[in-house]
Amino acid sequence: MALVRQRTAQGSNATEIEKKIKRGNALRQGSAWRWSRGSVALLLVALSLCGAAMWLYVTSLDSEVTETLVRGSELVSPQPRVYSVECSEDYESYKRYPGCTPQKCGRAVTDSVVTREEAQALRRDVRERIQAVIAETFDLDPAMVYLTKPTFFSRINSTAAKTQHDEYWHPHIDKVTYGSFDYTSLLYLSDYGSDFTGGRFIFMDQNGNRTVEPRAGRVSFFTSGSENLHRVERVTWGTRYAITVSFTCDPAHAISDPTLP
Ligand SMILES: O=C(O)CCC(=O)C(=O)O
Ligand SMILES: [Fe+2]
Repeated sequence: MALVRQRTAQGSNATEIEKKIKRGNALRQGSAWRWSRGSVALLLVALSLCGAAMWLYVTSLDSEVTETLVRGSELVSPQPRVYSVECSEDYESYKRYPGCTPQKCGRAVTDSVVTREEAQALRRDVRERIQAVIAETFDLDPAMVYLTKPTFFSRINSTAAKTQHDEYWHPHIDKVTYGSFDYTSLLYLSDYGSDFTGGRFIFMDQNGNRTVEPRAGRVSFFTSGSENLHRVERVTWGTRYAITVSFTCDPAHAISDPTLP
């Protein structure tokens, strides 16, 4: 009897042990599964962080912007936002025209001169309105400011440049590049960020790069001397439309209204 009991006891001990082993295995399997799920989640988080860091790096590569003067998402209205800069000496090598030659230099942006709808429809009187806001901002006699050439429509995408003129991304001074310019204005017809990426306008100041983000209907204007050295970031995606409307103080360089499409 005693022997039988012992055997039974030994038998039940064995089942207990088996159960424990099974439970242990199940626990180990469970924790291995949890561990692998955890590491997959961690890997995904790390990958998305890497992706975000790379995106930030790539978007910052081209411009090294140190300050955004006007964000694409902002609305500058009703008054232009004006940033004054000291006038360069560039104008001294040209004939001075009182009431026009820049004495007050700077750059300014407004979203209230042209509405988004008008920008898309391109009304003919846009030029007069831009001329009026330039004259008002820089204390000029509007009758002394003349439209000059080149005043042009630009369409930029990420395809390779065919001629040197297509290389819009080089830093330049409009007065040096175009000669007759005293005031440059840009009317943007598409939105940075949603219609295209890259393509921000950059003022390259000695102490940093300041950008104006294009937005349909936005007019950005500035005195054309070396106080406003600038460039356009390369467009990385989409199509960027803008019109450069330029003004001169020299009646000899005046042109009549271009026919806008
Ligand atoms: O399209 C722009 O934002 C600037 C173009 C420009 O710099 C120019 O036309 O001289
Ligand atoms: Fe320019």
